[in-house]
Parts: sequence; structure tokens; C-alpha cells
Amino acid sequence: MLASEAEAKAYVASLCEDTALERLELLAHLLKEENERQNLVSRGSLAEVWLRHIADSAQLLSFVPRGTHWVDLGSGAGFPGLVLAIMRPDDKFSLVESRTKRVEWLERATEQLTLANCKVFGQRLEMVETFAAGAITARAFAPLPRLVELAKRFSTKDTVWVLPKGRSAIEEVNGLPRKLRSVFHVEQSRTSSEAGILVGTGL
Ligand SMILES: C[S@@+](CC[C@H](N)C(=O)[O-])C[C@H]1O[C@@H](n2cnc3c(N)ncnc32)[C@H](O)[C@@H]1O
Repeated sequence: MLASEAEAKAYVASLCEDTALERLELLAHLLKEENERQNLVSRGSLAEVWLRHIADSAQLLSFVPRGTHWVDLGSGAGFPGLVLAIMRPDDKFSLVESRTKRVEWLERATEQLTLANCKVFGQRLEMVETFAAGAITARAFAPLPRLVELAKRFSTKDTVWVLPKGRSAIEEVNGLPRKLRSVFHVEQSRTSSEAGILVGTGL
């Protein structure tokens, strides 16, 4: 379990190139600035930005092969989407966010971070034209049944779902209709002993 900012940063560094690490440092800086203007993440979490946000996002990479087109639902502050896009420059990322100020933040951040592999969809997910996603991710977006209902049209039989879910991971799976329950299993989060990541393929 990652227990400090230093450990979290070392873990992230072990997963990416130096140029990506520099970009992640820039992201942390931009996030702190933007958080003065709008409430993107809780103020308290900024003191642990590597653990609570960057490593928490980066750990999802291990479940998804390279060369994937990801969709991040309700990207908000940019987690996990911006972190993953920085660390996987050859993957493609569709970030979906409906709130105007957050959309503006995501657009500015992708420009300042020179992320050519990111497209921001500034609209409700319900309005986004269907495409086949290779991976579907979302952090703090919606309870699992609603998330599945909204996102299943982007899934093929090969789509990997990677959903950081906090403490509620097991209960949320148990709340799904029986035939969907077996799709997901729970992986232990590296950033909190109490948190789980739901991982599943196809729906
Ligand atoms: C609690 S925030 C989480 C943001 C980010 N994923 C994170 O973990 O920091 C949820 C985000 O989902 C967005 N959202 C909620 N419902 C949405 C929808 N139907 N379509 C697009 N975005 C939505 C909200 O505007 C908000 O920014």
C-alpha cells in the first residue's frame, strides 16, 4: 500500500517516462491554481495530490493494454483521464464532462499539457454519439447500476471496465442484476486499504 506522497510519486515514476513525470508535475501545479477559482477537488486532498489523485489514477493502467481508446465519464478535475493520457501518449482518450467551468478547465489543461491524444466532450454523456470504447473508466461519477446503464452502449464484448469505487465496491457489484454481477471482480486499490477497483470485460 502506498503510504506517503513520496511513495506515491516514486510508484508513478516507475510507470512512466521522465517527460510524463514532468507533465504530471505541471498538472499538479495547474490543478492547485485552478482549485483557487473553482472547487475541482477537496482542498485537503491537494496536500496529497500524488497519492489521492495521481497514483490513484495511474494504478488503473495495469488493467488495460496499450493502444486502447479510453472513455472517462465525468472527468471533472481530470481524474483519472488526464493522468492516464499523460502516461499513455499512444492511447486515445475521450473525456466526457457536462459542467461548463470544468469543461473549460479540461480544455485549458489539455492545451497547456500539449495532450494531442485527448478529446474533451463538453456535454452530458447521454448526448455523446456512440462509439466503441476499448476501456471505460469513471471515478466518483455515478452509482454502478446507473453508470452501467449510461455507458453500456460504448461497450463491446472486449471493452475493459476499470472503475475505482472506494469502500462501496463489493456492495455496488452486489446491487447489480445477477447476470451482470459476474462481469466484475474487485481489485485492491494501492492508494487506500479500504478502496477497491471494479474490473470487468464486456457487458
Ligand atoms: C464527483 S465529480 C468526479 C470528477 C472526477 N472524475 C474526479 O474523480 O475527480 C463527477 C463529475 O461528473 C460530471 N457528470 C455527472 N453526470 C454527468 C453526465 N451525465 N454527463 C457528463 N458528466 C457528468 C459532473 O459534472 C462532475 O464533474
